Amino acid sequence: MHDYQQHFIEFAIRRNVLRFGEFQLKSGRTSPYFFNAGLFNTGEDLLELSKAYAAALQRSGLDYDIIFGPAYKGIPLATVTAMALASEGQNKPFAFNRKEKKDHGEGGNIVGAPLEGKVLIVDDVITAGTAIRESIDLIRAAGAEPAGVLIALDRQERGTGDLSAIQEVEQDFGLPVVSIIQLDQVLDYLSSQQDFAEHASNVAQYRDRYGV
Ligand SMILES: O=P(O)(O)OC[C@H]1O[C@H](OP(=O)(O)OP(=O)(O)O)[C@H](O)[C@@H]1O
Ligand SMILES: O=C(O)c1cc(=O)[nH]c(=O)[nH]1
Repeated sequence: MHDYQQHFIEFAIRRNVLRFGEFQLKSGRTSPYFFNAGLFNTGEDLLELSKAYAAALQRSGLDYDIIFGPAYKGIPLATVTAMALASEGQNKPFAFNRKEKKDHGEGGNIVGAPLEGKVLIVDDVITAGTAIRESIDLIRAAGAEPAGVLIALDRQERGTGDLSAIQEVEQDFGLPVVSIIQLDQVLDYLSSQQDFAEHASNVAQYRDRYGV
């Protein structure tokens, strides 16, 4: 594990974004841990978070024209990532969707720059891949092409079949997925901390059951 990944895990635990207990996921699975990016909820948090996203993106060398944040939590994530990139001299357009279509004023369900060219999807986590598939549909419907996915945490879980949700996205759509951290690194970290021994064991059991 790299230093920046350990720092990111400690940052997420400190801000209660990464929590342990019993959580119901969108996929219906019950998970002993949860990553709630909505709790990065101060300007300072967002500044640190945006730098972590921008650094992961730059390390990946991924090529894209525009940044897209899926509603809702992807919206601030895409916004602050675009700002962090701009502060380092890379000015990219960004857009996001509304979950409900607006039928007055400017109408539609895409806000921001027109979805054109190669689109980078920015979100917090991938579990079963539903949110990413919905984003791919939206991007294609607008006549653009998804170019890759940037997330904070890869939960390394099976998607609809035996592959991980990320492997499915990579295989079905040929899309690279870049994450700041993966569950394996969270597990390594928990296992190295005596105070987290019980969480480490619960997360390891969950990984055995649903992981890849
Ligand atoms: O890979 P999946 O199984 O789709 O799960 C992950 C998605 O679920 C959560 O969003 P959610 O759809 O709950 O919406 P929110 O951003 O409005 O909280 C999360 O922010 C991801 O987008
Ligand atoms: O699968 C989900 O619903 C999910 C998992 C997680 O860790 N965080 C989140 O916001 N959603």
